[in-house]
Amino acid sequence: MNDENIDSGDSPSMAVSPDSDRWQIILNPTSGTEDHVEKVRSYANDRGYAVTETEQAGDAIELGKDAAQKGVSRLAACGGDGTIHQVVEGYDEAGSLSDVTFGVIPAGTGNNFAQNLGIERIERAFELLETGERRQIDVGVADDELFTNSCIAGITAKTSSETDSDLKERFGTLAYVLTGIRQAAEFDPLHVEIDTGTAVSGSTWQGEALCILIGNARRFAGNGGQANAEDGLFEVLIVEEMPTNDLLTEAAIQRWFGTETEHMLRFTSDHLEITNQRDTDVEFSLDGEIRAHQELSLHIRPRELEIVVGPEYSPEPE
Ligand SMILES: Nc1ncnc2c1ncn2[C@@H]1O[C@H](COP(=O)(O)OP(=O)(O)OP(=O)(O)O)[C@@H](O)[C@H]1O
Repeated sequence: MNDENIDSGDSPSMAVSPDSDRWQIILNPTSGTEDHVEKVRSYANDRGYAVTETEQAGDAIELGKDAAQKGVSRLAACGGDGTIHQVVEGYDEAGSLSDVTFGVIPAGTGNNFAQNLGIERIERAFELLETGERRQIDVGVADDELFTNSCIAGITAKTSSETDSDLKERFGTLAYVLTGIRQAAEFDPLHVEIDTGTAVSGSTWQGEALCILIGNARRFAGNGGQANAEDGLFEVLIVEEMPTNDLLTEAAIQRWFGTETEHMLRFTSDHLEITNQRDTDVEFSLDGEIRAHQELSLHIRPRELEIVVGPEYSPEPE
């Protein structure tokens, strides 16, 4: 890990500021188009913030832990959804989320979480670190792993992990649609049971699903459908198996226009148990990080994460 202000000792670690109000930034130099590093270092330098770069995949978890152990109280993640995911996860593993204010500097490919917080650009993110409103948002937990934005299984998880980053950069969301359409025809549906426990009465869903989207702060569709990140609930969308032609039409309608359709089941819950009824693992995308589980238990830690938001952020999006 490349630290501009490394402590003496064998293992590289995050610099500790003598001023606990100073922001510490964990920077992924490989996220997005990889052209943000100089800009971020320069903005940080102007403001006296410390920057630590990751050197390999997974480093942001270690740096998040390191920050917690050092008692860092203002910690920003610079990268995409995966970097934010790892920093929050690492901090929580080694410390308490209640001790820290988090910031997000968007430098990823999709930047879904940053967008949901109303933070669109690097420059703006730096302004907001000083002046932005702080909100307490929910954090999702999938088995033992935290997620801030979403947990997805099925076609969309495959799509987001397999969409070529060049394509993502050139065509944005259209790239996901193109990749999704390519995959839809050959996708073997998930045979799952989804149980919401006691939180919602009588709620077990069993069947063949093309995708399961569990949103904490995720925008499910272009025009609305964003989950409320402060209500202590997941917003769940199950897209049932259907003929490919219907799928393409319905997925497009749902995802891009936000309209309900026949094969889409939508509800909220603070707890979910997902079981694959086949003897295999299912791939889940936790904020874009891919994990395999045959069973997954999800719950919410309500309003545990203090985070800086932009003026466009709405706790109750339309
Ligand atoms: N120095 C590094 N070298 C290689 N991989 C890294 C490094 N630092 C972080 N990573 C990995 O990069 C992956 C992707 O990061 P991230 O999600 O932040 O960016 P992105 O995929 O471009 O953006 P988004 O998820 O918003 O589309 C993470 O899984 C992380 O482990």
